[in-house]
Amino acid sequence: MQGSQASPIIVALDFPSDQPALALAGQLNPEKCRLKVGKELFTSSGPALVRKLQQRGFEVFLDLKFHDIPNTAAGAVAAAADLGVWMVNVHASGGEKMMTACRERLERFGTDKPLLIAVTVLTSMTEHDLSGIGISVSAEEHVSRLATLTKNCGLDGVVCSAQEAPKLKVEQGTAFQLITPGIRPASADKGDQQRIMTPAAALKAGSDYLVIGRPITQAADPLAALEAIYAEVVGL
Ligand SMILES: O=c1ccn([C@@H]2O[C@H](COP(=O)(O)O)[C@@H](O)[C@H]2O)c(=O)[nH]1
Repeated sequence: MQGSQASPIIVALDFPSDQPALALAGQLNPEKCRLKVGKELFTSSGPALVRKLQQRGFEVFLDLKFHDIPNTAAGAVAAAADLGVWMVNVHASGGEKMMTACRERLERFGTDKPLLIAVTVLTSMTEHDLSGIGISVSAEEHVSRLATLTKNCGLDGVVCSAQEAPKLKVEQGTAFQLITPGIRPASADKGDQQRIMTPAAALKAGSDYLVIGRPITQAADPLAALEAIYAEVVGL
């Protein structure tokens, strides 16, 4: 495979403005990673920043985790498709009607439609956090339930922890894409992430894509950090 098609790495550009994001993108190789634009950067810098990253050769995952009434969420994913992003997401807890509306709205984009995935249980959450919002099953069990709902709505995959990947690959099949944040090289700080795994272990567990932010973006040498992770995972 050529280009970023060969790399499972998605670098999370969590920055407050476009200057540091573009400066970092300028150091990274689009053949070795895709980029993720999330709520902080999109709120400050918007579609113009996404277009600049695309012009530099990067495929963009627009991580805005839409969660709204079906018509509003469907309009939002269609706007993301107009922007030409590679992947866009919603919250699975938005439910069947919302996810189905989003999938159906993207049909008009034909082969140009982005991958549509759904967030299950945030990787920063523990079972204690779930219990605080009234969910009394394990994180793994709740992720499984939401993944089943997501697949039944015809979406392409889910955001989950790599810890849940082995179970999901058995339950949902190998074509159902698993996008896993909470990736931490052995030496990296955990920060606010809870359900974590190293890059190599995550791929072996069944992750299709590894979302990695601070271990690369906050490294003294981000390019070296990306190269080290790339060397760890490519060829596994
Ligand atoms: O469950 C989720 C869903 C999304 N994220 C996002 O991924 C990155 C992770 O960044 P790190 O710096 O590597 O922790 C970040 O943009 C989150 O918004 C997630 O972590 N967990």
